[in-house]
Amino acid sequence: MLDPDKIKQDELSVLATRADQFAVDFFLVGGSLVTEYIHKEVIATIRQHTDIPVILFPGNPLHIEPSADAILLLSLISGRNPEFLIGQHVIAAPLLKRSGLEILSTGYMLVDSGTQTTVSYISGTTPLPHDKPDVAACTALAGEMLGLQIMYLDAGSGARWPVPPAMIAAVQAAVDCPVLVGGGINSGEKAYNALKAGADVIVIGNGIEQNPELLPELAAVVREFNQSVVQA
Ligand SMILES: CC(C)=CCC/C(C)=C/CC/C(C)=C/CC/C(C)=C/COP(=O)(O)OP(=O)(O)O
Ligand SMILES: O=P(O)(O)OC[C@@H](O)CO
Ligand SMILES: [Mg+2]
Repeated sequence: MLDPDKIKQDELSVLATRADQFAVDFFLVGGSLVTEYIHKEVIATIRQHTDIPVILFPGNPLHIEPSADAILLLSLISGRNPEFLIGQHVIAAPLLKRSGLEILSTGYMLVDSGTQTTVSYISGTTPLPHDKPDVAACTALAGEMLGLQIMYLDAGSGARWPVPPAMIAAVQAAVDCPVLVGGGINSGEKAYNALKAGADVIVIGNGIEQNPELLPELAAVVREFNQSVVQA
């Protein structure tokens, strides 16, 4: 995940060049609050170096950029704020229709991670309690029944604790759609734990921002995990 406010163009070029080698599947571009509106430039730089798809991860409709490949159209189903469940989407719908972006409707679930996150503050919503996997599973199930195509469990950017494995496993067991997991995954061990619990995709932001050498380490973890699944 790339935050347009945090990534410098020269660092981005290096990262985009290394991404192919380290089997990155997607770039997510976005943030809750974006102050530098440089999504277009960030996407153009990525495209100079790689064909890896770029997916928008928006905090609000100002973050829609048609040069991306797709958008996670998040509905914040862990919360009870109608603005982030459907309100912003009504505003965004005509822009999205015109943009030609592939729409990936996503049940976005914030999970308590020991500290208040930017998303929880901005959205004015309470995250799911981290020790209530059954509540997360029912939330995901309801989201899937309503037609959402992806579930995203997020402990929040820079989370102190990542999403607990028991919660990932409960959500994976409850739904048939892909499960994305992110927030606070900043080591090979945490990445492995999330994959083993049932994450289909892991999202990494701060970890690689702060230590680019985490990228090869995570690539090795993902490769080994995938091989173990194929062999089993
Ligand atoms: C309908 C459209 C196009 C947008 C609204 C989409 C919704 C409902 C968003 C849910 C609430 C929200 C503010 C989500 C932002 C998710 C996100 C991109 C998080 C990335 O982490 P940051 O919160 O930026 O972390 P930092 O504080 O570390 O920058
Ligand atoms: O920055 P990190 O902690 O990796 O989190 C990434 C993403 O899940 C945040 O929405
Ligand atoms: Mg951010």
